[in-house]
Amino acid sequence: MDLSTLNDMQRKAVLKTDGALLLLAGAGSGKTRVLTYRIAHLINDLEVHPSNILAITFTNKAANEMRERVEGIIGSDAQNMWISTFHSCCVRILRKDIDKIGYTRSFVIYDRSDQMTLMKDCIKELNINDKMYEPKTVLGHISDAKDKMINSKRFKEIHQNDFRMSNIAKVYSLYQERLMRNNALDFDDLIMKAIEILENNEGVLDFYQRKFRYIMVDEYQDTNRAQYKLVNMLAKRHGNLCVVGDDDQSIYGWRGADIKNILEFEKDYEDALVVKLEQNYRSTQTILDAANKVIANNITRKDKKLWTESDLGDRIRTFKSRDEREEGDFIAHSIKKMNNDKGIEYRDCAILYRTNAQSRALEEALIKQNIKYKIFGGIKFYERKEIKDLIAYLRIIQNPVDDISLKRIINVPKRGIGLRTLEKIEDVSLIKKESMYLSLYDAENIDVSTRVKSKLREFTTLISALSAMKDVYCVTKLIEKVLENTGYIKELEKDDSIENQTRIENLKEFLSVAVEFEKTSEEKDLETFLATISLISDMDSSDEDDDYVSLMTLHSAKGLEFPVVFLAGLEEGVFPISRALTDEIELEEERRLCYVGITRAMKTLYMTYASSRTIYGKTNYSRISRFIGELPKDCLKSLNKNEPESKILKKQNSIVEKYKQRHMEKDTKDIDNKEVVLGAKVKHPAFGTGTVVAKNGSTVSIAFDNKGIKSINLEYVKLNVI
Ligand SMILES: Nc1ncnc2c1ncn2[C@@H]1O[C@H](COP(=O)(O)OP(=O)(O)OP(=O)(O)O)[C@@H](O)[C@H]1O
Ligand SMILES: [Mg+2]
Repeated sequence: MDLSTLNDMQRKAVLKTDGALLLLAGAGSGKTRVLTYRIAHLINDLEVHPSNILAITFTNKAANEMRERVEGIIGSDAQNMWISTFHSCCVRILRKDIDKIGYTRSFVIYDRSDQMTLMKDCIKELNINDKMYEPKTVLGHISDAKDKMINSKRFKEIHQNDFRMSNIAKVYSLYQERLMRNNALDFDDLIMKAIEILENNEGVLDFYQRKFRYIMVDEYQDTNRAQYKLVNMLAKRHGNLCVVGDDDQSIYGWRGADIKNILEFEKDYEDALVVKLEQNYRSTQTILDAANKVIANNITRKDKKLWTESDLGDRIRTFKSRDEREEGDFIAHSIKKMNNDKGIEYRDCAILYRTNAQSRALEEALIKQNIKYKIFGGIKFYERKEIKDLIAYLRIIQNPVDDISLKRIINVPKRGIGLRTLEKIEDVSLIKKESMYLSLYDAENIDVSTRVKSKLREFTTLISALSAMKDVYCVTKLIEKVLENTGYIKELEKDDSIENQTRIENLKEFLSVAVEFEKTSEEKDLETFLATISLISDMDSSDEDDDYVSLMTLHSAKGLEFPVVFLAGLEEGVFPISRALTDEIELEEERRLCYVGITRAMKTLYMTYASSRTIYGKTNYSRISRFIGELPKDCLKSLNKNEPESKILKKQNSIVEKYKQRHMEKDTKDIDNKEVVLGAKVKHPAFGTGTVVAKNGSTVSIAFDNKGIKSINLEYVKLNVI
């Protein structure tokens, strides 16, 4: 095994395979690389069987990357190895032995919305006031308890003198009972139940303790008590445990991650070797300086040195936009330009943001520029169920013969038209060779009960009423009517789970799409709207090509690296998130998150912020994030006119930017002009819309719809391609 591509300290950590090892080091110093080489060294040089190794990472993406990296070194032998997240590791343990704690192996895992539903039932059943005991809050307490491995019995004992908490204890206990009756586990149970099995079944524990001769945990700073305990138990027999982490990147405090785990490790494993790495191999000097400077503002941290041999590199570009749409356009244009001019591939670029809600404006901008992208840890906007449902309604209204859309929504929300009925309608439509919707008008001929017949009639009345509205109302208004009259929103409001709240927010976001369409499109009818949308959503579900821009939240970006990184939404109240503005501890966690974000970048880093941001139809004006203010001034380059770095912060209070910076406009023009090709439909600021009929260098001839043919020089006029 060639270890010559490691530095001395890294090699030391790779070779120290027996006993305990704590590798503590800053971002990009090669911690994960050490783990990967360690695994390869164990298998290749020490002939350890891959099945004797357990490696734990924080996200599935990180697990896949590690597996790929190991495969790159040792080939397909890596397949037998458990490289997984805590959760998937526990699921494997549970699938094998969960019958030992009263479940069966076919157990299901409840997601957040299932949990909420169950929790509401429990609260109702116990007849306690759900205003005082909000399902979400109660679930939060239970989840905390589970992270600390406190079961419902213990929970009750601990809180016996506290009226409110002992009520929560009752809910906790009923909730667990119900989960068990449904043969279901929630996410936090996965770890807790795995521990329970191991604790109470010596045979099982013995099996895994023997099996896992070598255990490694990446991103150790983000483990909680339960996870620490699990690792500890499994490693007990052989004691070959290697954990790696960086206290500056601890970003899951809100999920019970406990920095004490690092301190305790040195106590639990007295002879642990502690290795520190100080050379960063990932980023340019400028990016590293910026990261170091930002994190130095945190008071509660161990000071660390991190240096690099890399060049200074480019300065960090900041860009202030008017709103989130301009921010998206700027990012998309910049990516396109780098792609055109410098051959930087889409896969080299990542856009990171604080909350999932920020992604839509970014997605739209990328779609407009025809840039492929992939969202990690979230579903693309147009692939979301609620958005697809709504579009299906609009399609049926526009085009009643669309059987596919009809099938999608005829019973959404539930209106008592089941699958059997649907089959019967389909039969009739096949015989009569007409669309299913038309067949519905013949409800008498469909072999269903009178009750169902009247349901079918209600449905056709609903759709035909909405169809009539489409000629009267604008698209936005029509969508509002659809959401209201179909009872779609009402149905979601019935159960106010987090999922449903998100769904409602997404539907409101869709209204913003319609508003935008009406603002920009010449034809404003439903048909054109649907055509526009289907182009977007079609592109959205693009093929399996792997050259795409990565979009994800900062939390999901941990451990990853990209040559070009955009950190978007650097605004007070967005990042740092609003609740951190008044809470020092939260603020420090946000700052660590910023450190994580900055250190994802290898060569080029952009930080963007918007003067105003509309999310869920609400517009907020915000100031530039303090994190930009904390960066060294000589590392920054503002891409806004009249905004040298030193002035950026002074202008924190200026809310609406007067006009777009000129060279940004030039960028836009360069790109747009490339699209002003023969046959393109364009819009001229004075002459309106027209079609390009000839092009000679930067001069084009355009046949305007109302002004005849004119010659336009693209260097002086900005045309919008439509
Ligand atoms: N000795 C080395 N020689 C050359 N490249 C290295 C060396 N060590 C690490 N690298 C490279 O530096 C980059 C960062 O390494 P790695 O991802 O392992 O860092 P990390 O400490 O795990 O970072 P993070 O804290 O962000 O998870 C990778 O591209 C890796 O291949
Ligand atoms: Mg790493």
